Formats: sequence, structure tokens, C-alpha cells
Amino acid sequence: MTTSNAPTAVSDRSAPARPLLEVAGVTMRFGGLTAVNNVSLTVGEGEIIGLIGPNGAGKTTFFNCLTGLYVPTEGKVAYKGTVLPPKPHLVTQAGIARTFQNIRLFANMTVLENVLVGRHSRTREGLFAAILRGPSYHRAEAESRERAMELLAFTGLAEKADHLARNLPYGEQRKLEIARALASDPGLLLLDEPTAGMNPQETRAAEELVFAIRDRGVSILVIEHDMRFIFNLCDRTAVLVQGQKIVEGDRETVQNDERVITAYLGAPLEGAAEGTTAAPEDTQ
Ligand SMILES: Nc1ncnc2c1ncn2[C@@H]1O[C@H](COP(=O)(O)OP(=O)(O)OP(=O)(O)O)[C@@H](O)[C@H]1O
Repeated sequence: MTTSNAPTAVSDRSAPARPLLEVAGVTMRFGGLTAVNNVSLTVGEGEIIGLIGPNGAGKTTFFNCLTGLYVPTEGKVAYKGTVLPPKPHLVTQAGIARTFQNIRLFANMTVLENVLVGRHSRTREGLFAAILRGPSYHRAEAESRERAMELLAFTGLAEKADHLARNLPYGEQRKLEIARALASDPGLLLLDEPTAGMNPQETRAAEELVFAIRDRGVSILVIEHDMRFIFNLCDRTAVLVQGQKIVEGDRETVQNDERVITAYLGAPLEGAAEGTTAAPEDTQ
């Protein structure tokens, strides 16, 4: 147990977290390639869970199966006890938001407008209200702007609200992606390599931001190659190698697992599908 006020992972909590996301036996095949092979994973309320693995291990494909971008060949994804339909907008409405490995912002829109786009799924006003622009439309619009500005303040971007997204430095574009994802008021946030391209200082700031998001009651599942980031943050970490989850546990369990060490050193995984190899540079 830590005695400082610094944020910490919550693995030392005594009560087990209530399940929020329950993934059961998800498999994703592309023709002859099994990118994700019978993977099960649970994310509990208030947890930060890591997903690591060498290049091509199937991490992003797994995220795409959770968020309805791909329809899994087999398996089920349930959120708060309800099986999710494989449609991205319904998954967002259910309470799951995500960021992408390759930043997907509207480059020629302002920072604020990008967050307002993310707010769209939470706005109840329909087409008629938008055309008529009655009082309820104006009220909803004002609320959305207020919430968007609050999220920009939370992510440290409030002063850049009127800047074009394309003019932000790279680290701030990643933050904006997170602000936009949070605009849908998710219960679970999926982050796909949130520190890619960041310098060490930005990476430490990203750690603080992830803890702060968790402290707002949002659970997190995060893909990362930066092991320090993962082990600083996560209550548990699952390791994917060639589509299979080979181990899941705390830092010690993962770091001491022979199969993980072997996978990161580039030796073939016994019994795994052919066609993908581990990349030694992922140990960075
Ligand atoms: N749409 C697709 N069609 C065919 N194959 C695909 C498709 N998407 C992913 N793959 C393949 O599935 C495997 C897993 O890829 P994926 O991008 O999920 O891995 P990853 O663990 O996220 O890798 P990285 O760390 O490099 O991002 C790879 O062999 C990839 O080429």
C-alpha cells in the first residue's frame, strides 16, 4: 500500500470489481488468418486493464470486435450484462467509447467542434428540433457546449478550443481524441496506443490523465507498447500473442511468465498459428 497521495492502480482494493465488460471466446478470422483466437476478458467497474502483445498480435482487431467495427466470427461481447449488437453507434450509445491508433480527428474543424461531434450520440434532439431550432434545441446545444468546454478544461485544452485540430501538436491531438471519446459520457473507454509518438514527459502526463479519467468513474482498457506506462497504470494486464491470450495478471505475473518473455524475444510460440512473428523492439 502506498502512503503518498499519488494516483495508483487499484489492484489492492479488497472487494472484487463488478463486471462491466465481459468478453467470452471472441474469435476473428480473416480468410485463413485467425487474428483473434478464442479470447475472453473481463473489465470490472473502476478498473484499468492493459492489453499488450507484439506487433500483429491481434490487439486492434480485438478492439474492433468490441466496438462493432468487426463482427466476430465467434464469441460474445456483453456490457453491463447485455450482449452488444455489432454496430459502432449502438456500442457507443451503450456506453463504450474508444480512441484509435491512428488519430482520427476532423482536421479542419476546431478543437471544440471535434468534441461536440463526440457529444452527438448523447444529444436527444432530433432532426425536426434541429431544423426548427426551438428552445429545446438551443438548450441542448448550450448544454453540449458547456460539457465540451468542461472536457477541454479536464484534458488541458480549454485555451485551444478555437484552434483548428490540425494545428495542435501531436500530443495534444491525442488528448483531443480522448476528450472527444469522453464526450459520449462512456462507462468504459478503450484506448489504442494513447502514448504513441509522445515524448517521455507527455507520456507521464497521459498516465495522470488516465488515472483522472478512472477517478471520474470510467473504466479503461488500454493497448500500449510502453511497458512502463502499462505497469504503472494497470490493475491487470492481458498478453496477446498470435491472436491468443497467453496470460493475464498483475505486473509480476506477466513479467515473469516464460511465454511472454519468449514471445517478446521473437521465438515461435508453441502451438500457435503460423504467419506472425514477435518483434523484439516491442520490449521497449
Ligand atoms: N481487415 C483485415 N483483413 C485482413 N487481415 C487483417 C485485418 N485487420 C487485421 N488483420 C491482420 O490481423 C493480424 C492482427 O492485426 P492487428 O492490427 O489486430 O494487430 P495488433 O496487435 O494491433 O498490431 P500492432 O501492435 O502492430 O498495432 C495481423 O496479421 C493483421 O495483418
